[in-house]
Amino acid sequence: MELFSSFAPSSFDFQMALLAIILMTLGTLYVLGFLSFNLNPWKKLPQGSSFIGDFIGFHTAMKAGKNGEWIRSRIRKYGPVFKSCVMGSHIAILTGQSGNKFILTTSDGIASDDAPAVTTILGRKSLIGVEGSRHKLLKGAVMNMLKPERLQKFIGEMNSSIQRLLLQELEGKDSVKLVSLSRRVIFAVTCTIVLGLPEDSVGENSLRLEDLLTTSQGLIALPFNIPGMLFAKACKARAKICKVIYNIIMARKLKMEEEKTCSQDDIVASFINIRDEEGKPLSDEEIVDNLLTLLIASNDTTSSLLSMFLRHLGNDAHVYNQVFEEQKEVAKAREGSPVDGKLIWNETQSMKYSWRVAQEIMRFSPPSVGNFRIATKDMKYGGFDIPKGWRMLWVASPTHNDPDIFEEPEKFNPSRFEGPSIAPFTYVPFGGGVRICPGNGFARTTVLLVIHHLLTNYRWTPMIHDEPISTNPVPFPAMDLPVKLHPIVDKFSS
Ligand code: HEM
Repeated sequence: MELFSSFAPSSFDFQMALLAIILMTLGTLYVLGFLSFNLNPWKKLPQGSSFIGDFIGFHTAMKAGKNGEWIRSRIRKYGPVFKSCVMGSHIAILTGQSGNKFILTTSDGIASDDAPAVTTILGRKSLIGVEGSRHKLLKGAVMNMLKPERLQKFIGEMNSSIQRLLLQELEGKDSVKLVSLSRRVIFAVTCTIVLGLPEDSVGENSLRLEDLLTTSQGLIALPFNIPGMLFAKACKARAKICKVIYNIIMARKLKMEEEKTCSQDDIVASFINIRDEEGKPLSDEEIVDNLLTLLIASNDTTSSLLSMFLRHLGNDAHVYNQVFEEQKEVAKAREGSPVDGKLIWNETQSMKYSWRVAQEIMRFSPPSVGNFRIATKDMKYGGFDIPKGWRMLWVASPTHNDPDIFEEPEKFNPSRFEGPSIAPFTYVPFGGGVRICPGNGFARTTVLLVIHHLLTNYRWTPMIHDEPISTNPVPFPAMDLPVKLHPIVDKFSS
């Protein structure tokens, strides 16, 4: 008791002192916290909407070809950077010129999307999923094969192949579905030119377009390999294609061994011949994955551009007449000249108006909406935190429809591509930075050649007025673009 009473006053002092210290500490922490919150601008991204709402909203908009509008409505509400759940997981959507630039050019902390659907469908060794020196090696081989100098070598073969295919498809017909036609022609040209297949090996008994389309759908399916589900069908179709590609590689390797050299100068030979920094060749799996990647990357995108171009020509008489005049001039100028690769190359380069129409089509309806990446470490952008492991999405349509970049963006105006070049990372149908599309020139050449041969041999009338567009995830006329065909008898008088 004495002990207690003797301590009583000092215990009170002690308690008061303790209370004062606690209050001071809390006060200091509050002030520091307040200051650090205000001094450190990094904060969480604005939420785009609810998890379910975003998922359903985005997919409904995509089906209706309005995914660009859906994203723009979010930008109006939340600003140029926000988070969303468009594919069922957290995603930071970065838009505008700086958003595109950030995602497309940052290598430290941003890597390719490693979603199971992507790695299973394209393959673990696809150049789309690998980074650093492996990406450089594979991309270098593809760029080398698709650069203008090389395309000039193929262009004669591409041209005659397209002429033959169109004749086969259209001769004697009075109607045709232009989307299916575009898909078949692009598929055949990609298989023969990129894979170096003989024309008769593209069809029922070998590489089938249906299998490629089913495989591509796997990229956007829920990755459950359950029989009957889309993803399982995609995996099965993929296996069929890979078997054919594998046989092509084996046959080519055998031929190269027998001949002690390679008479065919194509991408297959190029993949077989390249060596990495240790002098090692690519594995068979790596070659299969990358040939399949090229087929998938080329097919839907280029068919979309061609189909949307043909749809536009059917709806817009003014643009049709100008494209037709340009193509007629090219055909007229060729009369009597020996047709070789150089001439055809120069002709495609002279189709300036037609290509501007294609550019404007891609501004309105980019064949590739954009793409995902993954944050490999905590990132900061525009004052916001993007945590490690989050997906990031760049999208083409916000800058393509920005009135500060493209005057009156709602107007179809190919002449906007005439002037001085457009600011970098604002017009991005082929992406940008280290992952820029290597197939730009190939797509341009193929589309222009098909347009040339179609327009100089046929006129057509759409059977559905202003056919709607469906985007799943690539834009196409929703009803296959059926048209009535009218062969042109005298090419130069009409
Ligand atoms: C109109 C036609 C095409 C469009 C609009 C298009 C669009 C794109 C875009 C936007 C990217 C970049 C994706 C990203 O940043 O992740 C890309 C990448 C790619 N494209 Fe294309 N593409 C087209 C045709 C082609 C063709 C014809 C080929 C091959 C013959 C091809 C092969 C590739 C490959 C291999 C990549 C991946 C590049 C890499 O990861 O480094 N594309 N394409």
